[in-house]
Amino acid sequence: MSNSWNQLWKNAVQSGHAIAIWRLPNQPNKQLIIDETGGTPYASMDLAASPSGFIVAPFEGDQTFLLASHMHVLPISASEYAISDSYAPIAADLGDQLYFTEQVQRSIEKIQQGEFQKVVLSRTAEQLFDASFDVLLAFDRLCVAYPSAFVSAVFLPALGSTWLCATPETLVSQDRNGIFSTISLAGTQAALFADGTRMSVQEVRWSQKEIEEQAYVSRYIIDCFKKIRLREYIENGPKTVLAGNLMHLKTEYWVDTTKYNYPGLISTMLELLHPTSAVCGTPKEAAKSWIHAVEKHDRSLYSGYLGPVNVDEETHLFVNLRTVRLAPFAGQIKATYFAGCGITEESNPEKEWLETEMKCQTLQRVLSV
Ligand SMILES: C=C(O[C@H]1C=CC=C(C(=O)O)[C@@H]1O)C(=O)O
Repeated sequence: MSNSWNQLWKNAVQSGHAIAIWRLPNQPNKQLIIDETGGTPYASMDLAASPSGFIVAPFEGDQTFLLASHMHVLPISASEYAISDSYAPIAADLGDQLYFTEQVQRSIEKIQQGEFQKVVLSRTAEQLFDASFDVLLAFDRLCVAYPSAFVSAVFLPALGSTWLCATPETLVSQDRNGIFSTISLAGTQAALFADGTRMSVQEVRWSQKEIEEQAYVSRYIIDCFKKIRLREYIENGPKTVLAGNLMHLKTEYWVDTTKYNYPGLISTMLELLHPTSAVCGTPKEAAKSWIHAVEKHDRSLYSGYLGPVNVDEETHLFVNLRTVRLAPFAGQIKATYFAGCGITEESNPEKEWLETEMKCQTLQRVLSV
């Protein structure tokens, strides 16, 4: 990574400017944007009319930021880093584990009582790094370790923190030919056998629980299409996909907005979809109330969305998963990893805990070496 880029990052953080760098899935180039105003609170969901920039939105609330003015988009070619697998996973906090597994059990009971069908509960794990922690080096390593993920680093002065993510989940996207796409992603398994060898997607077997968990998300997307009477979508899946150290079930949806004359589809779908059943639950409002009742942490940007808007005539917004918040803490940097899991009637609390452990490790294994 070039020194000038490092300098731009340091200057932006010190001067209270907002800054984001990102790398789209399977792309060689990385891009950078600086907003010297610190980012504009963004209310309008008319993405087509939005200036070219980068949007960052939380799980809920109105603190959505658009990084737009004073923009520089710099394509920067990829670097090479060897990613080693030798890292020390964060030791599980037994109190956290007990609390989380109890809440999963209570969620299963609520589902059995018919209060909702699926809920996504999340947790955090913390780690301290030296004050010299290099965000851009971590970003670069994530790009190398997870070529098919959307990788980004964002500093927002209003939050006083930097967020790094390597997410596998597109929320909404529209390319320069007017092709809209979204995905349904849920169901999780380790991508490694117990002896550490990598599994192929063909070797993965899914249980009824995971198939159902993912089907809730697909049904939710199709219900959103139905609400706006859109029938002209193409559906492909579910298929097994590799996402870093994990496998998921994924179904893709496309709409040709030019051919079928849906110019505002991306904004409408963004408003209908977020937060999807992959990060909240079904039905949405009942699941959200349960999340509020049970989760002790503020999700903040975790399970919100972020990505470039109208950059090179394209918009790509991703769900902020496999994410970590980095903030100064007593002369060091505190890393807070966020991870959640979809709970259905068939869930097993211990397995759900282990799933959140594996999700936290997606970033931790790259940041800790
Ligand atoms: C909520 C998360 O993942 C979602 C996306 C894929 C698989 C998921 C699952 O199997 O539970 C979740 O729905 C997370 O990574 O924190």
